[in-house]
Amino acid sequence: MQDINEVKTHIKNFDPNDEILSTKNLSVFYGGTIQKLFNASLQFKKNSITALIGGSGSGKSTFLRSINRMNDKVAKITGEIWYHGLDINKSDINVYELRKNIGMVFQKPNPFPKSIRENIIYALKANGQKDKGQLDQIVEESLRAAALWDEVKDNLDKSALALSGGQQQRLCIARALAVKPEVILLDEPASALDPVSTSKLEDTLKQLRSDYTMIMVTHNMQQASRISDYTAFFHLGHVLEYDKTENIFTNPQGKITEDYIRGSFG
Ligand SMILES: Nc1ncnc2c1ncn2[C@@H]1O[C@H](COP(=O)(O)OP(=O)(O)OP(=O)(O)O)[C@@H](O)[C@H]1O
Repeated sequence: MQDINEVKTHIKNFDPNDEILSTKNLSVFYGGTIQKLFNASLQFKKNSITALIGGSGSGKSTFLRSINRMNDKVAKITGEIWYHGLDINKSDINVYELRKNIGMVFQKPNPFPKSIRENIIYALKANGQKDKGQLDQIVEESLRAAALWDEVKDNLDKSALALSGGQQQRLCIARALAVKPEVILLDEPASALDPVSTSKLEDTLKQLRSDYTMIMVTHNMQQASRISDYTAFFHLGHVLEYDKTENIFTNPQGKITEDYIRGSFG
């Protein structure tokens, strides 16, 4: 095996005007001392989809979860996360407000055991929003954006748990959209879905790209190559390559990346 320190990293840099979010030397230590992410410095371009790929345990979710401060209770996180000129890795950031701007969708669909409508407006109501007309409008807008409206518009007061897995995942995306985030983090959002639902979810994400910036962990190389604009390759907690997706898949710079992509595609 190649020594990680001998592997040259190939990281694309954007014009700062194009970026919406970036990390600088982001490192994560579980239990305070066990380092699992090493100096990840990545820039994310506005209105694009970035795929985070790499083998099991390579640090993809660790990186993703650290961005909206979901690892705070289990790990020490050093380095910087820049969002609108603010280092959001600083402890005095209001994490609740942060997550309205940087939303997250998880691997398994996790709707609340409530109606479809209530799932969408739950956070807004908790935030004091009461105007029924406005809430109804947000329900429709969010479900339309998540490409679920036509399928559920006559059943908004039925339980979200009665939806199929694929519909539940699109509902979770609609729920994330309802608070109007700029960035959506997706941790293997299609891994629990069948191929038809996966394809619908991918279409939804492609449509959302014009308005949102998405960062998505995926084990599915075909999916990464189909829908992402940029791809970052993680290996043993290091980001080894980061570039346009077509460059990563057609002309990877490192042997480790090439082996991983070839193996995973095969
Ligand atoms: N809460 C935690 N406490 C301790 N160690 C953790 C924790 N979460 C993750 N790890 C460890 O950090 C390393 C990276 O895990 P992570 O889940 O980020 O990898 P991944 O690339 O997302 O993997 P996978 O593709 O299998 O989901 C692994 O060794 C994992 O065991």
